[in-house]
Amino acid sequence: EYLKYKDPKQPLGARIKDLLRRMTLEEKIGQMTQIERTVASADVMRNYYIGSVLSGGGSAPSQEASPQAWINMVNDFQSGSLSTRLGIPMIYGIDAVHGHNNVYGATIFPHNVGLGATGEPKLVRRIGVATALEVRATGIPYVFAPCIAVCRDPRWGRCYESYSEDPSVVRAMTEVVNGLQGEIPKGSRLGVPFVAGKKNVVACAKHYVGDGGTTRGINENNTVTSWHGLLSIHMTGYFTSIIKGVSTVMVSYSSVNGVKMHANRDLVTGILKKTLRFRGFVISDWQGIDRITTPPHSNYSYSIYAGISAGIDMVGFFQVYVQFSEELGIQLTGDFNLWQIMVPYNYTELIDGLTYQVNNNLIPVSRIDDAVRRILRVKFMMGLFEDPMADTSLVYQLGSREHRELAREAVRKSLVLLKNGESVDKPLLPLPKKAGKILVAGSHADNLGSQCGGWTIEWQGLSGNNLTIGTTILSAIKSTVDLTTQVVYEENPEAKYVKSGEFSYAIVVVGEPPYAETQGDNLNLTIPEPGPSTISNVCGEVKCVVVIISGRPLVIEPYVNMMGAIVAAWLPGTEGQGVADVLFGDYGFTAKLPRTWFRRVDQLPMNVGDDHYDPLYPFGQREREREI
Ligand SMILES: OC[C@@H]1[C@@H](O)[C@H](O)[C@@H](O)c2nc(-c3ccccc3)cn21
Repeated sequence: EYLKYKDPKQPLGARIKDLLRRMTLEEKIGQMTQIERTVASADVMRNYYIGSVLSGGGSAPSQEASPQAWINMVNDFQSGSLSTRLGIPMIYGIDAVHGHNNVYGATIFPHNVGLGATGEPKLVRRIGVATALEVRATGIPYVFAPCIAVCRDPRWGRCYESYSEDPSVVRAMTEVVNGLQGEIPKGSRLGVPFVAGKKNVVACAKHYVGDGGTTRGINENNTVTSWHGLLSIHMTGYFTSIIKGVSTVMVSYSSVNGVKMHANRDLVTGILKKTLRFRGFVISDWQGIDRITTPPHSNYSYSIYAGISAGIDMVGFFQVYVQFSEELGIQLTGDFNLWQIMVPYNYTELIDGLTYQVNNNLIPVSRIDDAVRRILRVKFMMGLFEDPMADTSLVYQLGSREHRELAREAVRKSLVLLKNGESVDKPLLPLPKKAGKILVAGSHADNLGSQCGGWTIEWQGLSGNNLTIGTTILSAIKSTVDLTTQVVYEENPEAKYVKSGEFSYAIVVVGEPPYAETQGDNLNLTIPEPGPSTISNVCGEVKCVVVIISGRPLVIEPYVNMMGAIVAAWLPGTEGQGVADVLFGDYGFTAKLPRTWFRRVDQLPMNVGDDHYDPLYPFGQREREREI
């Protein structure tokens, strides 16, 4: 039997219309449901017509899983979807937010704050191209990236996921959408989703909207803003992303002026879909509709009603667990993170709940059809019906030498020189490669996990050197200096050791431990010990360059005078060689501060353009280095 929707020669609209009219309500609602891979299987895909599967942060088929293992997993789920009555392929999504960061051996690029410092949209686009290749190498066609948050307060645990405090920088960096998806053909209708082909991936502009403007940077909290503030600061990245054909938008856990974004019909349906004419699909954040209520999931019927009515098209769902207090025998409520595995709610709760509300006219079928039409538009447009199964043709791209060189270039271009010696005519940088004996110190000098930060192999990231393949800053230094130069590494040396060491100079690498989301919320922003002790023990005895590894500006004013030179390196990722390339002058410093470097946290929030602006180093700052 000829099935119009299966005919790639048919126009997109005709295929969507033909398929939609064939679908039962159950099949439509299945398409709107996204489940986590841990609860997915070919049978579940088949029996519930599931539209999408995702890997949450750190969720992989196995430890150090190979590309083949990823491909086998994705294809197993896909075979279930293709065996359904209508054979609608599922789409697998993952957070590739600084390279394919869930995957062992992938190239890990600098987090977005470092890319904002480069000021090079074309570089960021090239990173998008490379990331798409590595994601496709593992059989995955959809990434929950880019985050186009405009972080306005560095106390926010996700500030490093934001390119800049300045919306014009964030707007420029949406070039990454062109890298990930491919460049939308000139003259395309505005707002339509676009993916060029099988070496590209569906992108996701997130988190809509105002995620970076929450009060005191409290994650998932409330953004208080005027209409002008929302449009001029937080919305601008969406305008450019939609013009570039971004295929999906993820809604933010946070609220705007007290209204939960996951229940915000005015902004999701009114502005994004109607005014901006966005034609891709809107996806919830993971458990996003559950968090419409406090505590989360405490009125799931309302969550379904409010979320779907607001205009969410695909619901990221996963098992919800509730902690029972054994001795009290009562159901505890409270923040999601306190909930433990006890009583798993099944995702059929979403499917049954939504089915009930449609059958009882609480949610109109037209809303369901709008959601499914958008989901199908993306799946047809990207060629998923024609090429649903993953293959191994791109496996060689994962962590390739070419991509690591690109990441190394990005690291070089992300390093901001904040201080260089005590005066212009006595610069410390670039350092001489031939130097007798040098000291390398600090918690972050020999720690690949710390230099990658959160969202790396594990959701929260990892400390240490076994998490994946890469180059630590220490090993980069060793391979850059002259063969006759002795490199001594002491993580946290005593002052007297430094004093008696007869070192020509020292490089101190300190900063923040890895973190993600709420775990990164921080009201004091001090460098965790032993960072400050290492700085004073070393820099008090020998001229030193301090490299700060952090997702954001930190309190450094108390130590500025003792630090000979200061380099903000952000979260560089696996290619630590880029740091040594610049410290030793093989390349110059070109980056500028993408964020204001405050003096004290009591000044926050403080952003470029504010009336009261008294930073330690202003937005756009870069120190000059001596001409070599
Ligand atoms: O990984 C999927 C999405 C990701 O794309 C979003 O940027 C991010 O807000 C997010 N948080 C969780 C998540 C948070 C807490 C517990 C479990 C999961 C899941 N996700």
